[in-house]
Amino acid sequence: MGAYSFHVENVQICVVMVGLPARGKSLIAQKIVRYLTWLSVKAKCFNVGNYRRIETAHPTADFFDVNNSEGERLRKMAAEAATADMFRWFDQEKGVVAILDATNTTKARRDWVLNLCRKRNIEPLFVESWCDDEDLILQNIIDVKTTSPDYVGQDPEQAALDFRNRIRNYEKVYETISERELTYVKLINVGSQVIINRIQSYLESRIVYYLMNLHIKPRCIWLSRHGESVFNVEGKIGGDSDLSPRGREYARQLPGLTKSSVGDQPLTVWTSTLKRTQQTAKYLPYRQLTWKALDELDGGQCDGLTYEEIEERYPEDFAARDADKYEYRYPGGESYRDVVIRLEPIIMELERQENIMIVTHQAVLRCIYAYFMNVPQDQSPWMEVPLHTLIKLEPKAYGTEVTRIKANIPAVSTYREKGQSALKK
Ligand SMILES: O=P(O)(O)OC[C@H]1O[C@@](CO)(OP(=O)(O)O)[C@@H](O)[C@@H]1O
Repeated sequence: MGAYSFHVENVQICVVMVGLPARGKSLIAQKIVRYLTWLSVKAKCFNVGNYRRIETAHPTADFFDVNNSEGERLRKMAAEAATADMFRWFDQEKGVVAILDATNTTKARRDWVLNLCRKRNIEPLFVESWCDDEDLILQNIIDVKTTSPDYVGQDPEQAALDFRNRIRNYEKVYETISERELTYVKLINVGSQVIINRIQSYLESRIVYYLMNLHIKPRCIWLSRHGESVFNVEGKIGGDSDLSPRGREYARQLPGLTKSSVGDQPLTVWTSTLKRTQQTAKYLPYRQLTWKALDELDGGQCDGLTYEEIEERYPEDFAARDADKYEYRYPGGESYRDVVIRLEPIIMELERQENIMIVTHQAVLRCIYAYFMNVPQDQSPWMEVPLHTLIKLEPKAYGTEVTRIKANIPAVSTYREKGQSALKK
């Protein structure tokens, strides 16, 4: 099977995070891992803090004072343990992109990482998050002190105070990246200014492009399948049929349902080029855009057939799809992997935008949802996404929150379980 891979070169990259505490480094690191994993690029984050916590679970700010030699020693040990694991992962598990999530705020520390990478032929890409926006920092401090394992069970006020002192200790030695020979991206107040230097490989440039599109303004994404279609009622896949009467009722109710969740905020609606999504979005009083990339997974020679007919006519294909639904490509059509690759520009644009509603199809919705919710490839094609249900995704600092809003309009189920024959016995 000619599976297209996003990773075309034989490079291994170490993304080295740089920046003071509470600058969103871990969030950025996790987003890079999620994005690359979604594109089937093997990526993993190595958080030095987790290694440091093995020895020192609840340090106070003094631990991070440069004059505290015991603190320095333990912090260096943690960095050594994290990088050792990281290089083992590159070697033994053929990892492609590792993220070294630590402050790396001094030139000396960066030189150390740089040399380790060079010895092993790993490309270091430094990503600095530089931020002087007090509101952003404050928000981050609140998030960190409420979620960090360093402060579990502690008084929040006390934790915030200690955390501020920790930041002060780092500020004393912080040197922003100015090394001209380094490959780096400097993100200034996430999304407002980006400085890039000496980007080399294709994969690096993709990571940089992704980082350039990120913003952290609060916003939501709403996902909906089109209303029930005539083909859905007949159990046929693909095609370009109209909505059924119940599907049309969903279209009529969708503006009210949307308003109840979106309120008066601005919204843009994206649909596919197929009639059933456009008929569904018809009454939504917002700006609308049509994307070919949002069209349903192409069923190729099976387009217009029912699952039962497919199983009868092409039993081997039916079984092959069941065995590996993500990779299986319909003859003359697409696989889930193909859909993910064509959705990549949609994800990039979604990162750039604020409130967006996407009215699309079962397979496409599964792929988009998998990106936000980090769903593994062996599960994403099997997720249940019922008709006549609006899904709200709310990206937060530590994951995405999901709310499902059901319209009270019955619809057929287009769900078929793994291993379940479509043939009537
Ligand atoms: O990958 P599976 O589970 O077959 O789901 C995709 C199928 O969902 C369907 C409905 O059965 O989507 P849609 O309702 O958007 O038309 C088919 O067109 C499409 O082939």
